Amino acid sequence: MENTILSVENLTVSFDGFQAVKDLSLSIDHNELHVIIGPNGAGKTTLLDIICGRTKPSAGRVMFGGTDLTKAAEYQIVRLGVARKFQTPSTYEDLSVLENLEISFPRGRGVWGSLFFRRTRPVRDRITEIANQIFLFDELDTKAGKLSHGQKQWLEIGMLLIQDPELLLLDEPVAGMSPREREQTAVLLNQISHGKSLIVIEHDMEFVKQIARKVTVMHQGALLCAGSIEQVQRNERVIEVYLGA
Ligand SMILES: Nc1ncnc2c1ncn2[C@@H]1O[C@H](COP(=O)(O)OP(=O)(O)OP(=O)(O)O)[C@@H](O)[C@H]1O
Repeated sequence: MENTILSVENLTVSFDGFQAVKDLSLSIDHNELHVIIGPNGAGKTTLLDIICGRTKPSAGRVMFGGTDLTKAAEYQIVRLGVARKFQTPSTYEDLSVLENLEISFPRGRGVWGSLFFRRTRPVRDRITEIANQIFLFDELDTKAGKLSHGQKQWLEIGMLLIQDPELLLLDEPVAGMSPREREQTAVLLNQISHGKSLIVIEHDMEFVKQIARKVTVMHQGALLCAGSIEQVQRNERVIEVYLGA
């Protein structure tokens, strides 16, 4: 328990009587890279929506540190250290990579933050460090709109990293990426997990094999099985409902 950063406890989410998530429990450790897979409509995105405060459950709780996130507002959850990346990149196309990272810097935010924001040495150092990590150091002056789809995804991950969250939630981060970009993303996510926890929703099994240490399989809103990628791949119910092999 001591090493747990997030625990989802008996979570149920209903939309007009339809249960999108049913009595789901799972826990995430510090520095864990946890992948969630499952067929369409399994409830994966709804789970992330609950964790980041977008949707409220009908039962259960989500403990992060000592806080029940289901009782907190979205902005409070961000401040507590939970960062969410959606499937479609949401970078500022007319701004450079540098500027995108700069406005994501915690003190660069908001009217007052922006007015008094200075590109000080620590800010520059942090941006350089993140740009290197996300493979975009050579593109610092490039407008985000000119980046490839994959590079935009990395930039968005960088914009989250600069806020130094404890837990990152990523929804299909390699969708639409080239094979080379997928490999680099696997390296990036593994690197991030030295110091932060990640929950990644993914459909691409080859990518899952590259990154996952622990996999949770969801089906029709419920937990079908959890374990290592090998354990999950051997599970007969998983083969039946998901892999179809
Ligand atoms: N706001 C909503 N109102 C009604 N039903 C919803 C709502 N959000 C999700 N659902 C339903 O809940 C179920 C779970 O959806 P969810 O998007 O969480 O699945 P998923 O596992 O992420 O699927 P996919 O892989 O296709 O993204 C689906 O049947 C979906 O239609």
